[in-house]
Amino acid sequence: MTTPILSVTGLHKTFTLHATGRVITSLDGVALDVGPGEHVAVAGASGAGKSSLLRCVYRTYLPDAGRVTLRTGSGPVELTTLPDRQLARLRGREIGYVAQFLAAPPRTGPLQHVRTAARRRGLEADAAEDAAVGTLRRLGIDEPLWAVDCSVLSGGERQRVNLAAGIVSPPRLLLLDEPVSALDPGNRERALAEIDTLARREVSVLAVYHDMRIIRRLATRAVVMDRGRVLADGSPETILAQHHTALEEVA
Ligand SMILES: Nc1ncnc2c1ncn2[C@@H]1O[C@H](COP(=O)(O)OP(=O)(O)OP(=O)(O)O)[C@@H](O)[C@H]1O
Repeated sequence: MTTPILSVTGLHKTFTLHATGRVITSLDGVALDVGPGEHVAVAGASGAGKSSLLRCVYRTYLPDAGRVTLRTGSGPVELTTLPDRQLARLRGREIGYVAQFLAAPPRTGPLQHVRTAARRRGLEADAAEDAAVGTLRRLGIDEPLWAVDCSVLSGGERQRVNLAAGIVSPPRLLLLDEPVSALDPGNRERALAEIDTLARREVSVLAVYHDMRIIRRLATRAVVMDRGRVLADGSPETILAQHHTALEEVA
């Protein structure tokens, strides 16, 4: 078997609610691999731990236990214990994360936001500008919006700007959390077509989707999560056939 780009083993994450002291387990021993060029879709009911998994991989959340190993261009790196400065460097060419919501700095327009992402991935200024313009155009963000403050954009526009920043000059591993959930059919189709090109660019993807049609169309493997655990992991056809009812109910 080819060496995975990402290996997750024994991942645990709990939260203690300060008001009540109640402990919530969001990840309960998750193990998962993503191979080179694979597009692994994560499905499951609300609260199953899908976003927590992505956040622990990107280390927005620090897991309580477990290992997250990323195979970078210069060898394997253990992300859970990596010093912050080295982690910040990896969050350019090696690993990217498209969260559910756009978090652009104040007074930043779409072009600036996407251009900055391209610069972080190592593109020179002119190339970053070209890449940002091309990506925004392909995702249907028209020129009059490029300098508008991101905070005034519609929900769907914000989601496309967020996706544009994630896929512009994409990293080796891209984490996508429900990247098209707020889009109308036309823009959704554009966005899915862009996500589909990632495989041809040898980008590995770990993505959360609620829509089974998207999993059928894009994923090379599917994982079902339930109450912080991986319930099933296999080919999308097999997984969707076996878990069809449960997954369609939560879609
Ligand atoms: N920062 C946090 N503080 C407290 N609890 C949290 C936090 N983040 C996640 N949780 C809890 O962990 C559990 C898993 O949440 P998570 O967001 O990972 O689920 P999900 O499968 O992505 O759900 P959805 O499909 O609704 O986005 C939930 O019970 C959630 O309330």
